[in-house]
Amino acid sequence: MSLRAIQYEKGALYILDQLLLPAQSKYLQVKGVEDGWKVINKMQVRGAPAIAIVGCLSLAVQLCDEKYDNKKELRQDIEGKLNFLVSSRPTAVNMKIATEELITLANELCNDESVAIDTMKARFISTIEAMLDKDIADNTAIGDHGAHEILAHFPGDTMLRVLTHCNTGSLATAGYGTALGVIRSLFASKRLAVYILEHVYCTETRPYNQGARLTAYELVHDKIPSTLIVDSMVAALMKLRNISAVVVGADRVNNVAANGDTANKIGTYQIAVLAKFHNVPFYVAAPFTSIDAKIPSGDHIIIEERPDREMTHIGEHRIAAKGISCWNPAFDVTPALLIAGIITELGVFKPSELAVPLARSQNIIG
Ligand SMILES: CSC[C@@H](O)[C@@H](O)C(=O)COP(=O)(O)O
Repeated sequence: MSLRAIQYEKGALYILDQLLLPAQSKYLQVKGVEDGWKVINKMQVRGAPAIAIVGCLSLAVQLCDEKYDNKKELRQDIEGKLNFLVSSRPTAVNMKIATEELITLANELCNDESVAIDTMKARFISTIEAMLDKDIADNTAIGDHGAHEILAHFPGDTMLRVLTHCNTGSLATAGYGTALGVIRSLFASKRLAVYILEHVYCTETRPYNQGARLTAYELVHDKIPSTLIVDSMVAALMKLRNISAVVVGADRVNNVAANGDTANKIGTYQIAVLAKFHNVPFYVAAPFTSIDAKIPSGDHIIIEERPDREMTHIGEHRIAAKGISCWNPAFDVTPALLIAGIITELGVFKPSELAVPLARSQNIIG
């Protein structure tokens, strides 16, 4: 059975509380945008695609119960609530892009005189609901493109050892995952009837431990041969364990002026530097909903800073000396020149080649 971080049916949204994993699997009800904002901000749900989907679904469930006098009032409420949700976490771009698309839709439906208020509401909600299936389809395509790319890079009977960072799997998306989707597709791949993914290494991903708690949980769940390392072991791993490739996710891939700098979980940048030094191809797997065509370079990406407590404590237990100050940026930016390829639902592209497929993806969506 596949893991499901998001459970939704019309009017009812539940999320798996990721603060409790892997010790407990407990679902929380999200009754509207206030709850949506809180579960995203507290990281009970996290991962760029899951943030956008849960944020938008929290609006969908709230709209089911709300009554409006006219379409203009509905449109204004939608816009206000979406902008509020964008403020929950600043780095991942998916919620912001979804907001822009949904506000455009709300405007179109509002201005179309042939559309009645109930129809406007129903069409708006069904557009949000469609995000779930689209995300799973995108992730499956990302998985297959990524596996194909990596297999082409290692022809013959080479067995593959792949490193990943943070959690990009079913728990970070509607299902299957991005970088972890590539790993799932590689795990299913055979050459001459022999499975070729020998081993996956996942980093612990301090300070929030998405790797140790969530990725390890998904790898064990899927019975993928895998080993946990702490973040500071990556250089040693690359020197001693013959790593074939690194695959990570993205919170925001910048794509103005053919840039391709990528924000992802803190620690990604140092892994990319180490991969360059050890000649290991470093891939970013991300849907086009993570690509930001509006900022000029990675330097303009707002990096979220999280509370000190995530560093000083594990659960209720303090591990850092009292009185020490902390710096806790949740993400860093990997320069495009360190990235071998960006694995998307439309194929694998060099960071400098994203503009054309980005326009194509927008036509598909729009
Ligand atoms: C498919 S998830 C992609 C990224 O969002 C992921 O790599 C990541 O950095 C998640 O960070 P998080 O702080 O756990 O939300």
